[in-house]
Amino acid sequence: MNILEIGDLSVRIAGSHILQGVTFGVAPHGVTALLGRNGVGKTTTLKAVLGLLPPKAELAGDVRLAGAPITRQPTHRLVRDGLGYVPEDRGVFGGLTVAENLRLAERPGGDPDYNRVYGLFPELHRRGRQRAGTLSGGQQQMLAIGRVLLNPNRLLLIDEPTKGLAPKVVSEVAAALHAVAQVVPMLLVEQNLAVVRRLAQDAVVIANGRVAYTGRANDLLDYTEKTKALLGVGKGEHA
Ligand SMILES: Nc1ncnc2c1ncn2[C@@H]1O[C@H](COP(=O)(O)OP(=O)(O)OP(=O)(O)O)[C@@H](O)[C@H]1O
Repeated sequence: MNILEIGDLSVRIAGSHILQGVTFGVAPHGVTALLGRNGVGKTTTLKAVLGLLPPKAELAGDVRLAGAPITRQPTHRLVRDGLGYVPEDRGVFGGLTVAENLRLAERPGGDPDYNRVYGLFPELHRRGRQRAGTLSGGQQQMLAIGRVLLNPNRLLLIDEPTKGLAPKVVSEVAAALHAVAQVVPMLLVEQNLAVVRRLAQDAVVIANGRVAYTGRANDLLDYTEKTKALLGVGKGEHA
């Protein structure tokens, strides 16, 4: 069974019909890439799942986490139920130290898994007393991912983790995500197709408000014409 099922999801914001019946599933293991041209509604899809759309947005459809309906559940309950979210802007608190950023994610009565976080990202341990605002983009991304991994997750929703990073850092973040994906499934919005190829076994492409492709990521990326038509790029390029 898929860990996440999105059925006929429709979102209207300020009169524009952004998602017009989006349906796809996320496998219970590994990485499912959510792809599409700029502005097609990838972030909107993640936010619709998480209950983070603006108050005036009109939402319809059925979203299920491990079979249980979650549409319109409050975000804090979804997060507590194991939906981990790493937003595109990373959301780290620049004025706080790395350790303080992590401590903020601790939950009352929870059992924060610092061993896992520091095992995956030893640099966060070494830089515990450094202000997060002085970290590099890649280090901030690792902090944002590490913070989510402190608590148990059933699924991670990660939005453009390599955006704006230098190629060497992209490779480090991709390696970290690869390690994370061994333990928790992931729905990943990612424009860098080389990263998609490295990480994702499945891909979903949104175009014109609907799902235009679901299947193996490599099948999509190997078929250059299809990749170009759906994503506006050739093989190995960035979308
Ligand atoms: N709060 C909002 N108010 C008005 N329009 C919005 C809002 N949020 C998103 N949109 C519009 O919805 C469309 C989809 O945006 P979204 O950010 O989901 O796209 P995306 O596929 O994630 O794009 P990108 O690759 O550029 O991040 C865009 O045209 C955007 O301008």
